[in-house]
Amino acid sequence: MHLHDGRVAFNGDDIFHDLDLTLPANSFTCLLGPSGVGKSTLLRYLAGLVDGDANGDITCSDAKPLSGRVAYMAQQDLLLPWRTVRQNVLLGAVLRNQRPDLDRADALIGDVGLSDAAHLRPAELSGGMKQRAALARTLMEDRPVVLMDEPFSALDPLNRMRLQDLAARVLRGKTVLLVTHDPLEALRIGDRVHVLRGAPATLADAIIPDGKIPRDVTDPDILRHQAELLRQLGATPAELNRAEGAL
Ligand SMILES: Nc1ncnc2c1ncn2[C@@H]1O[C@H](COP(=O)(O)OP(=O)(O)OP(=O)(O)O)[C@@H](O)[C@H]1O
Repeated sequence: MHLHDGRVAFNGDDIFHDLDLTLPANSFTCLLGPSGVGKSTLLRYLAGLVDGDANGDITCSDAKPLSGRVAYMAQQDLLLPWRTVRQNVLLGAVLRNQRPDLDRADALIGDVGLSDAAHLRPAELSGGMKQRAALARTLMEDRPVVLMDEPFSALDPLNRMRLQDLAARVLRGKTVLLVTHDPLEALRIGDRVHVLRGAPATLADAIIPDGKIPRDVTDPDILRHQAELLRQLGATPAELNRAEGAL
């Protein structure tokens, strides 16, 4: 999928313009950037959900239109409060009047560790449980393009690692763009990692780490990439030294 000359403005201010981004088919791209730079806006723009002044060309390598082929997981979980976890996971199929694949739904609910909570409604869940339910719903959609906005941000470190692995496994073969604030998360599961920075925002060239996913984040090459990402994110030499010392 290729975005050419993308532009979004709110109230006359460009968040980005002339933005080009290629998401190669069958690959997992991660997007980092300082808070407020426009990462969610870019994701929402690609999902066709931006409510500002937006233009640009989005083309797919198979020349088919993008509409109807995108699964989008927002920063807010957007679970329907009156439906249980299981009913939320099945929502897409129900809305499309399709027979839902109950076994797949239950397997995914199990994979995200919510089998015992499948009958609960969102108000009865913790923030991390809601995020896991939203992830299961996104993975259930089985769309060729998957856009996820900080999907693991509310999780404890162990669940975060488990669900990174799950997402990397279930989404293999799809075109994925994942927004995160964590350079090591991006380097653990991303085929390509971009930093969005500045105002209007621009994209730095992708970092393409070697090695099989999920990668070992103690690997010296990964730590070298982390330092480069922190530098692109605006870390000073002293902050880079401190980050290295903390590892
Ligand atoms: N609907 C909107 N109307 C007006 N301004 C908006 C709207 N949505 C986003 N913005 C502005 O666009 C800018 C980028 O916001 P965005 O949410 O894309 O940033 P982000 O990089 O995802 O931030 P974070 O990492 O904190 O989630 C911000 O200045 C925000 O205030």
